[in-house]
Amino acid sequence: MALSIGHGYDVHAFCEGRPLVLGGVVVPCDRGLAGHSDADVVTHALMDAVCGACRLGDIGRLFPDDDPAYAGADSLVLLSRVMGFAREAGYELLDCDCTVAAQAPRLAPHRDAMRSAMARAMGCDVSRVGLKATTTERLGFVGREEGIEAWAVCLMERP
Ligand SMILES: Nc1ccn([C@@H]2O[C@H](COP(=O)(O)O)[C@@H](O)[C@H]2O)c(=O)n1
Ligand SMILES: C[C@@]1(CO)OP(=O)(O)OP(=O)(O)OC[C@H]1O
Repeated sequence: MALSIGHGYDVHAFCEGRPLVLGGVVVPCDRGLAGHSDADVVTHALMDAVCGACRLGDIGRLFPDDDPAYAGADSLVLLSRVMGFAREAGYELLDCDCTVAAQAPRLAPHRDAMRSAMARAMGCDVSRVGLKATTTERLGFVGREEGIEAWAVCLMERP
């Protein structure tokens, strides 16, 4: 049995007129995030972590951001496709954990809904998906509420 770890990071800027989608959940907010897809920065970080562990490249390689097929794409659908590629390559998810840095809005009330949504997309039990939120104490671009960033790690097993 071989274990492999993956790490992912993503950032998206706030913009007007879009829903704020994080971990597959629409979080009430007066702004959303800019992007070619739904700009779900948490799910993007998690996808890149899985890509890293399974040596699949990265999400830009799998889902190019100049491909009209991904305009407004639901990132949970992409996450489920990434897990499909991972399973085809012989990997299974053991555990993953995400951190999202957002000065606002408050995300703790949505934590379990995000964990459930991402777990459903990955075809695993919610107990395998961790998620934490933090502010950056008003420091940097996150602290100035210009954008949101997220990190994820995952542990994959190849029997
Ligand atoms: N967007 C956020 C940021 C943080 N939280 C919760 O608040 C706790 C304290 O955050 P600090 O940045 O002050 O350390 C954090 O552990 C989260 O539980 C949140 O819900 N939404
Ligand atoms: C998933 C994709 C698809 O366009 O989403 P984007 O919204 O472009 O987000 P980004 O994290 O900049 O790049 C990843 C892309 O592959």
